[in-house]
This record gives sequence, structure tokens and C-alpha cells, in this order.
Amino acid sequence: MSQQPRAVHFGAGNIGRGFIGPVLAESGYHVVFVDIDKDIIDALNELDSYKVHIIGDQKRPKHVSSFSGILSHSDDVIRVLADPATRIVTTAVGPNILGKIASTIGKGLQARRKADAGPLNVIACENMVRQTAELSRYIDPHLSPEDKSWVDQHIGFASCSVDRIVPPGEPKRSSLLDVHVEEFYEWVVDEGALRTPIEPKVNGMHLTRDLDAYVERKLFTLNCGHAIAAYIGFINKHQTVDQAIQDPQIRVVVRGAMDEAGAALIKKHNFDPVTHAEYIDNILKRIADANLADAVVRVGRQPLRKLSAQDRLLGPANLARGYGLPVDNLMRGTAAVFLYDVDEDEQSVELQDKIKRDGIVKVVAELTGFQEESEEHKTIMESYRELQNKPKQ
Ligand SMILES: NC(=O)c1ccc[n+]([C@@H]2O[C@H](COP(=O)([O-])OP(=O)(O)OC[C@H]3O[C@@H](n4cnc5c(N)ncnc54)[C@H](O)[C@@H]3O)[C@@H](O)[C@H]2O)c1
Ligand SMILES: O=P(O)(O)OC[C@@H](O)[C@@H](O)[C@H](O)[C@H](O)CO
Repeated sequence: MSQQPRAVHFGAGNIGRGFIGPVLAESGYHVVFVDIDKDIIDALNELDSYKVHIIGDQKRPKHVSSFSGILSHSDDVIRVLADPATRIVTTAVGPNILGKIASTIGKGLQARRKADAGPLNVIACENMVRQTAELSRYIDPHLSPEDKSWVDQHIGFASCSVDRIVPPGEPKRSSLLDVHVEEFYEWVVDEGALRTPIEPKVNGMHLTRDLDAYVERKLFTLNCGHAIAAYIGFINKHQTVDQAIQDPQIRVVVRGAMDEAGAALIKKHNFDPVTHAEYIDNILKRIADANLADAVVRVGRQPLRKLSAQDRLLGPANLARGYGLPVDNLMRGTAAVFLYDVDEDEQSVELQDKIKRDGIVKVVAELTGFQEESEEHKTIMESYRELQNKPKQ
């Protein structure tokens, strides 16, 4: 009897347990979760199932079964990557962790080559442009020339866009594994990068030859508006993103930034303007849903990552500038990032230390790439001073 196909998923956190794991399990895979959190791994090995609650519809949770867990430093991860039953490898660990799991995946692929265990596809599900290509670059130094040529032929590194809001677990949930998710989901994968067909097919995974359009549409709209709501919300002492969006002064900036990004996306990807306006409306509804109660400190996490050139704020701003389009709201949202001051967030601490050491004017220029004398720098500085001096009580 042939063995059940396996999926190895790195990161048994919110999106791992709340989206990627469940769709793989429903599609017939046994999902092997890999994580550094021992409590989660123990629970994954002790329990036969966990529940995915659709927020707003608590009565009909989905039951996820057919999974197990392995601690990320265990050699069992290498063994399972080399097993012919493993057909797909996915990640949802956070962009900053991709470099840390690269050596294990590299060793696993080397063992797979030696075992002649056949092709598979790797799909990193992190919120960033071309995240799986980035993971592949991290894995490269861990491969010998012989491994590398085998990997090039047999291992697909397919980037993707992944969309489902999964807020952190409720403290009162009945099991450590249960998750609460919004109903909406979208997972779009770069078909051209696959090295073997996704078999069994994954229900809910859409394959495309035009990935950049999907990635930018989502990152520069949802994540852009989400981040701005979180950062200005934080300054105004809102706890959750939905509370922030209810504030008319914040909502207007969030909508304005999504419209500015939208105008650039329409130009670049030839999107239909009416359909794109509906896409923005729908995203505003999703992020304003009070049932999600999504904390501003989750959505605003890792502000330095969110300030990188291709990410949700400067990515659309640079695109819009390239077309000579306005970026005022995007700049206001960017200014708010520099006021994000959360002790528990390492990148926020690093950012605030940097501002204290080098001064805000220099730090804005360094992190945004906008010269001190540029219009964009001036707009950011004006908004920064205004936001700094006028937080609502
Ligand atoms: N939550 C969402 O709404 C959402 C939606 C779409 C995409 N994403 C993306 O998914 C990724 C994960 O986000 P999340 O919200 O699930 O975060 P999370 O913190 O809930 O989950 C990350 C998991 O990775 C694990 N981890 C950390 N280091 C690891 C390592 N070295 N090896 C294995 N596991 C490790 C953590 O223990 C944790 O369980 C991020 O890139 C995020 O942008 C999140
Ligand atoms: O995960 P991050 O830190 O990149 O971004 C925070 C949220 O905007 C994000 O997790 C969204 O909830 C998600 O991208 C929705 O699909």
C-alpha cells in the first residue's frame, strides 16, 4: 500500500495552523509541522485534531487532523525531508527566520538527493515579495556544487501570495492548537517555478503565471492599509486595528494610502479601476471587522522590515513616485512607523535607539532612501512632527 503523501510545514503559528496546515491536510497530505516551540510540538504529537474557528461563526469549527510535529533542531527534520513520501515543503515562520531554517532545509535536500527520493516543491508563505526565491538564496551556501545541480533540476522554489487574517490565539481557547481565522483566504503560487506538479492538488491553492501582480496587489493594499492603521492607531492609543479604523482621521489616511497605491498598481499591472476599487472596499471591511480584535502590536510588528524598500509602505510609494503620482498618505503612514515604540518588539527598540543616537532627520533619510532635501523627506518630517505632537488622548 502506498504511503500517505506528506507536507513538511515550518512554523506552526497562526497562519501555519490557521491556513496552510489545514488546506494541506484537507487535500490529503499528512502535515508534519516543524517549530521551535516545544509546547506546540508536544501538543501536535499528543492530540489527534484541533479546531479552526471561523471568526463570527463559532458554531461550526473545522476539525484539522492528520498531522504531527518535530522540533526544528531535530535530525528527524532532515529525515522527513529526504523521505519520498514528502511532496511539498512550506514555511510560515516570518521573513526574518528564513535564514535560520535554511541550513536544515539544505541538509534535508542533500539527504534527499543521496536517497534519490525524487522532486518536490518548496513554497515560503511569508508576507514579502519573492520570499521563496529569498529562501533559496539562503539555502544555496549550504549546498555542494553536486547538490546544487540536483536541486536546480528537482526542487521547485515557488514564491506566492498568501492572504488570510489570523490574529493571535484567544487566551480562553480550549486547546493550545485551536485557532481563530477570518473566513476569507487566498493562496496564489507561481506555477512557472514548480519542478513537479502539485500532487495531490491543494484545494484552495491557485496557480498563476503572473505572480507579481497578485503579490503587489495584496502587499501594497491590505498590508499597506493594515500597517498604517496599526502605526497611527498605536500613536493614538488604540489597542486593535478595527478600533483604529473606526477613527475617521485614521480611516481617511488608510483609504487614501490604499488609493494612492492602487493608482500605481492599476498603471503597472493594468488592473481594471472599478474592480480594484471594489478590492480596496472589501479589504477595508475585512480589516475593520471588530470580531478580529487584531492587536496593533501584531500588525505593526517588526517596523524595520516594514520599512524596507519593497515592502508595504515604501514599495507602493516608490512605484507611485515612478509614475509621478501622489504619495501624501503613504508618506504620512511611513512617518508613523518612526513613532512606533514597543519595548517587546526588538526592531522597534532598535529603531528608537537609532533615532536617539542619530536624530530623526538622518534616520528617515537612511531608512527610506529619500534625501533630506527631497519633497518626500519633508512630507515625512512634517507628518512626524504633527503625529508626535498631537496624539489623541
Ligand atoms: N497571521 C496572519 O494573518 C498572516 C497572514 C498571511 C501571512 N502571514 C505570514 O506568515 C508568517 C508567520 O506569521 P504568523 O502570524 O503565523 O506568526 P506566528 O508568530 O504566529 O508564527 C510563526 C511560527 O514560527 C515559529 N518559528 C520561529 N522560529 C522558528 C524556527 N527556527 N523553526 C521553525 N519554526 C520557527 C514560531 O515558534 C511560531 O510558531 C509571517 O511571514 C507572516 O507575514 C501571516
Ligand atoms: O505578518 P506581517 O507582520 O507581515 O503583517 C501583519 C499583518 O498585516 C498580516 O499578518 C496580515 O494579517 C496578513 O497578511 C493577512 O493576509
